[in-house]
Amino acid sequence: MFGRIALIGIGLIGSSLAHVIRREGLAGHVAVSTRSEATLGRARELGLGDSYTTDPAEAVRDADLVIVSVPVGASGAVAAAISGALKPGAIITDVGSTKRSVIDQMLPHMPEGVHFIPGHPIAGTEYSGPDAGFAALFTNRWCILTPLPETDPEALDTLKTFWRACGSDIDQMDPDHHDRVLAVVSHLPQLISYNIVGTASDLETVTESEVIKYSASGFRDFTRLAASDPTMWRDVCLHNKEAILEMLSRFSEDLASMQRAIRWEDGKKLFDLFTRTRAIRKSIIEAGQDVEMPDFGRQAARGDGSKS
Ligand SMILES: NC(=O)c1ccc[n+]([C@@H]2O[C@H](COP(=O)([O-])OP(=O)(O)OC[C@H]3O[C@@H](n4cnc5c(N)ncnc54)[C@H](O)[C@@H]3O)[C@@H](O)[C@H]2O)c1
Ligand SMILES: O=C(O)C(=O)C[C@]1(C(=O)O)C=C[C@@H](O)C=C1
Repeated sequence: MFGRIALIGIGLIGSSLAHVIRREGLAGHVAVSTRSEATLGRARELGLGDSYTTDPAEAVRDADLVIVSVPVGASGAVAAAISGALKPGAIITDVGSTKRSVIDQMLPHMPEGVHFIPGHPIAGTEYSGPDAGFAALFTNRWCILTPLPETDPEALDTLKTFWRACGSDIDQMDPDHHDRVLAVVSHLPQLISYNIVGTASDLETVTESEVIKYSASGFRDFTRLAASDPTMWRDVCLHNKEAILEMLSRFSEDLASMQRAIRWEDGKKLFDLFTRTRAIRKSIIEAGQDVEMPDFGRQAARGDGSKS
């Protein structure tokens, strides 16, 4: 599909892209660039690309597709560094979890004649770094593109074809709408997880060793998200501030209402809510966004459980 692809940032997302690009034969040459020598060295050991450099401008020279996969707060600095070396006609995209802030940071550095099309694969894990990537990460996951009004339709089609070749389904969205949707489906759950794990570790009446010993309960599902990369999530919070604050405020209101229902023993209210949320889980499974297996399939994976 492309003569040369430049991957700027080679953590979970960058390295997963490297694997799928190789598997699908999507580029003649993959140039890998990242900030630290240590990460770059590890990417080289893993054979993720064809050339390696800590200078992002060197990586993007002659590239037909540039994919920026760095924490969202670093997007502006990366755009400034590559700006002068971009090839006319190149497609520049990103994978950042927030979109308005990335556009505000990167767009001013984009020279005439290149195609800047922001994007976000809704696919990830709690692991980070170049060892974390795998080719199947994007399979059957959504990738949201947030093209700008002036985006060239042909370049947009090319980027869509690329993501489809990576296994993704494509949706298009306005960047501000993207940030509100992701604030509720991704950023809020993450913050609830950080908060609940923090609360449990601060308790005085229950010891930390008891929390860990009996964690194979509801708590465990929050700890997976709470183990995610602190830099990435700090940046998401700071760069989607308004939408996150709005969702947190809605969440706090609803939590207070639940607190009140428990205090006044309003069983009907609790039962109705729990029935509604159970139906949402069912819809998620029907939409193919998760598997219909007890405990997310963990017991089956250990070989001691079945679907029924
Ligand atoms: N992890 C997820 O679940 C997930 C999913 C979708 C999108 N994203 C987004 O993808 C991006 C990358 O996330 P990740 O999970 O791959 O993170 P990661 O921590 O695994 O990797 C980040 C990479 O960026 C590099 N980097 C950091 N600052 C840099 C800079 N200033 N210049 C050049 N390189 C720099 C790091 O060395 C590393 O190679 C983030 O914007 C994140 O919001 C993450
Ligand atoms: O499953 C996870 O570990 C994730 O949180 C991945 C997840 C998500 O919320 O779905 C996290 C942030 C991204 O921007 C995209 C994907």
